[in-house]
Amino acid sequence: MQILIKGWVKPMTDAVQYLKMNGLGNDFVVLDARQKPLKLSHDQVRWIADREQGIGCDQLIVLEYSPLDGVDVFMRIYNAEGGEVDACGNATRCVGYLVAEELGKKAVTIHTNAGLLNAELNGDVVSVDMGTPRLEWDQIPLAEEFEDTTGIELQIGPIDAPVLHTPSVVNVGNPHAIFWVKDLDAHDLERFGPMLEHHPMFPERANISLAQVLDRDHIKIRVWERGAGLTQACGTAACAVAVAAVRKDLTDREVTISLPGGDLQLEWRASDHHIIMTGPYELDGEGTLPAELFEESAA
Ligand SMILES: N[C@@H](CCC[C@H](N)C(=O)O)C(=O)O
Repeated sequence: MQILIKGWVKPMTDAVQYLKMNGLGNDFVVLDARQKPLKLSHDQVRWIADREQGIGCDQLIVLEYSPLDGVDVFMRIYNAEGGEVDACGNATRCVGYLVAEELGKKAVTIHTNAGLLNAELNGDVVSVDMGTPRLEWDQIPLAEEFEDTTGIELQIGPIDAPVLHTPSVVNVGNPHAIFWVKDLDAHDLERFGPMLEHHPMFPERANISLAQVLDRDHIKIRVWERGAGLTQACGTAACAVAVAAVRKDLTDREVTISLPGGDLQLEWRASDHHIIMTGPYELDGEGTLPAELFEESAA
């Protein structure tokens, strides 16, 4: 593997090296499989993501070559629980930085399972065009038909009722349900997050956000991520919340989304309905995965 970031040039060896990165505390192990393909099992991903036995991360990111002309990289995303997913906003900013630095470009195109995303490096921040949201019930997807996805009826039983109700649902490459609350800290997201993530209304499960509107240009959120649990930040959740807030006329199109790990700037552009997410990236360190992880019995 060879990582050609300035100051991070590595010789080609058989050892699998990684970078550790984060976007507002949502952390990633990044592997470069462009020189040597890497196929990872659920168990290997889970081991790498495990904070006690492994390296520890919310998502594992694998860089590959994209088969498409003019595209700079393919980004494969795994949740800590081992499953592959299609979108990750914070990782897109981190990978945008890595690849822009590597290629000496300001703007790069990242191929993901959710589509092609353009990322632009501007000093300490990266802006990503996250594309257009999918808002129809079967695009979220939901188990039942709803005409209006700005607020759906959801039977949630006794877990925190009647305070939590009628979430907005949005798909930005992955499914999100947003519960609007008056006080973010009055809810035990760690307790009911897993139940809502697995609610039968969400056949592909869902990322669950609590959102408190502070002003027409400011929302505070906390997120229970599908397949990863509570995180310091979730970029796609911020995108979904920004879209849902505009649809409910709670905010304007440009909004600051505050997460436990820090702030993201979001714009749901009026001209083409694309979502533009801007925020920081951080390179935390590097390491080598243990060879035993790739021995036959461990795979
Ligand atoms: N942390 C990410 C989202 C990662 C995927 C998500 N947990 C899912 O299962 O859809 C982000 O920054 O968007």
